[in-house]
Amino acid sequence: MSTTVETVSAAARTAPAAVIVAIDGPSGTGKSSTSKAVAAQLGLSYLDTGAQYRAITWWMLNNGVDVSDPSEIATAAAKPVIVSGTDPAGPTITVDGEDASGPIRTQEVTSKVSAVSAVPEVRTRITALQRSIAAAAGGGIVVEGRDIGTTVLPDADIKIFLTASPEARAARRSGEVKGSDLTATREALIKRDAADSGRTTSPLAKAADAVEVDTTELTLSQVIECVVTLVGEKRVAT
Ligand SMILES: Nc1ncnc2c1ncn2[C@@H]1O[C@H](COP(=O)(O)OP(=O)(O)OP(=O)(O)O)[C@@H](O)[C@H]1O
Ligand SMILES: Nc1ccn([C@H]2C[C@H](O)[C@@H](COP(=O)(O)O)O2)c(=O)n1
Repeated sequence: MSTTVETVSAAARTAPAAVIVAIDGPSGTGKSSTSKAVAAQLGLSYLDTGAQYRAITWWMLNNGVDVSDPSEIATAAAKPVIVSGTDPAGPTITVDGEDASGPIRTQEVTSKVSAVSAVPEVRTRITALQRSIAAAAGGGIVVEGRDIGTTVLPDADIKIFLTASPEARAARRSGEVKGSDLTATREALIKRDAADSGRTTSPLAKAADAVEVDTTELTLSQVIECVVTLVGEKRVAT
């Protein structure tokens, strides 16, 4: 009996405490790449909340919902079953049991996701899902999105807000697609950020207690190192 207690106490002394990391910022600032790498390095789970908003948008487009009508979106918001896998080495997302990881990245979904994610009934549903996933991640989790530090997990242990110039973000995104138009990519990013920042419910915003990291002049490795260091400092301090 005493051996068990001592073993548990020793484990509690050596295992790092579960940590909740919130990473927010506009599109193309490096949230997904950074969050996945930080989670993998620190042995944490990883949640891409943008993928969930994309998934519900994809389902609506496939199920005849008029996504220009907020009341139709609100009525349908509770219907799809969205399941997120949180392994940073291979995050997954399914909708009604179907793998949605590819289709949610199409241009059609990207152009409609801001309108769908602005509807309060959608946000209430997806926020509850995100909180339940974070609560179930026993060893800690990195959650990335637009409103994680402000709304979804306001008590997160550490909050990071990534930024980068529109030019840097457009260049990064254009680099992913051969032959893409840099100016059009930049305009599309700016338009989506304006919609995400301007909505009434839970807009894209930096939490008052978030650390802002401007990634414009940093390599991805430098950003990852910076965030790993910030999380480490926080763990030592608490
Ligand atoms: N610091 C960096 N320097 C250069 N390229 C980067 C940097 N950070 C990310 N990238 C690249 O930029 C692209 C966008 O990154 P990522 O998808 O992580 O951004 P994001 O903020 O999650 O975007 P979104 O919100 O639109 O999903 C990727 O191709 C990624 O490899
Ligand atoms: N916490 C979040 C995450 C994402 N969204 C919306 C707004 C984005 O334009 C869209 C897609 O996100 P991405 O895949 O580009 O990260 O989803 C949001 O409203 N709140």
